Amino acid sequence: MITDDPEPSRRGRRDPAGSEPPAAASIGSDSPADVPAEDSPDPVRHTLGAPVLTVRGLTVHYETDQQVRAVQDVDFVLRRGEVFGLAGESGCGKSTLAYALNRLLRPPARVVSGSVVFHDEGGDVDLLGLAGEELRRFRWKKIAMVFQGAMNALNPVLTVRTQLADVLAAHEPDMSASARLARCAELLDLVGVDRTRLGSYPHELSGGMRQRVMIAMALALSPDVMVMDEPTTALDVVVQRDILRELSRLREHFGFAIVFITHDLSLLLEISDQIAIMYAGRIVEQAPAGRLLDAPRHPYTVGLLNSFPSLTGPRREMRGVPGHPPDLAVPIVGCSFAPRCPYRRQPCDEHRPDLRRRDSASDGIAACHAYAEADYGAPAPPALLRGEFHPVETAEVVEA
Ligand SMILES: Nc1ncnc2c1ncn2[C@@H]1O[C@H](COP(=O)(O)OP(=O)(O)OP(=O)(O)O)[C@@H](O)[C@H]1O
Repeated sequence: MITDDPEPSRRGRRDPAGSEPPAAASIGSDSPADVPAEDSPDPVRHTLGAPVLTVRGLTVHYETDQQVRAVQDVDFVLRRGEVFGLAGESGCGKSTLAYALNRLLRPPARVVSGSVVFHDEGGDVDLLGLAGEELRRFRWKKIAMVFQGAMNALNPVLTVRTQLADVLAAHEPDMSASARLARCAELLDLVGVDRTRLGSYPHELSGGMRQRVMIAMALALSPDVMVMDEPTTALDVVVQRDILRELSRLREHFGFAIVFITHDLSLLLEISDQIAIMYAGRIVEQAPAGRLLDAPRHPYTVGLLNSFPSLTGPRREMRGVPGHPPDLAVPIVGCSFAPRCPYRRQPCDEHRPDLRRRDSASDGIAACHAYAEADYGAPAPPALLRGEFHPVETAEVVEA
């Protein structure tokens, strides 16, 4: 649930840089040959379209001898052409959410409640209600997924050509063999792998090439949405950057939207339009990437931002977020982040904070009592508004 704005006095305390709407760039025709070869100077700048996916109240548990509350009451809207970044520490529920979006969860996982609606051209489709052939047709054609470590998911005894052609044969049975072959070559062109590699086996390709082939497979049926779960984590930084640049170019050209999942918030800040921060199964803050960087409002986001160096901003002391995330098999009372939070006060231990609007309607949402004066019983700590995770005045604030 999202509640009202914080009071006007809180608004606009920080530099609004990054809050401008993105500049327009057109999305071209569907011909792969039209994809521009140059790198985009700013991959985030493009026009966002209408909603393509709406997630409401999504709750997923793992029902073992314990009940693991992996995803709790998650809401978000993904727009056509948008990169929606999802960040959070290991175990916070990111992969579970990704699998739920693609209907790939298996027992003991269970979707307890919520909805995932795909806004198709012909009307809305309730993804959680699809089954059998309908689901098979929908998956990969409308929503494709690139998994964590997917580059190791290629079949070692089949050539790249066979694996790409199999995807096309399964979903486009009427396509002729020669058209399929031509499409396989186009797909490799698209992801920047030489088409002579069609005859290669996975072990003959580098890690980066294998991951590009996986992206080519996900692109094969021109999906509207790509869910990418840590797609570049296993690659070295240079290869990672190359692939992200390629992905950004393809996204600009074809207009698909991406849910990009990673623990690497610095990477998300570069490529995302919107960023959601997950903690203990819930989204605790969401904002346009520039605003999240300039004006984080949730102390956990502040802690994550303080965990890596800024290339452009002022020098700051790098410190991680002390402590550990909670055990999701144990019911949480109050704010799940409270035990690690320098701004913790009494209400934090008793009531879970609702997601509230941040500085303005377009600025995003955050779930933190300290940011909501009425809950906190005191004005928001200035250090929190300055984006400090280890504020000198913490002790006074907490005792006030
Ligand atoms: N098969 C399972 N059975 C029971 N609990 C599970 C299972 N899979 C995941 N979990 C638990 O669900 C919670 C969320 O896990 P998930 O893998 O979605 O998190 P994550 O943020 O993607 O982590 P990572 O970045 O390490 O992949 C964790 O507490 C995890 O231990």
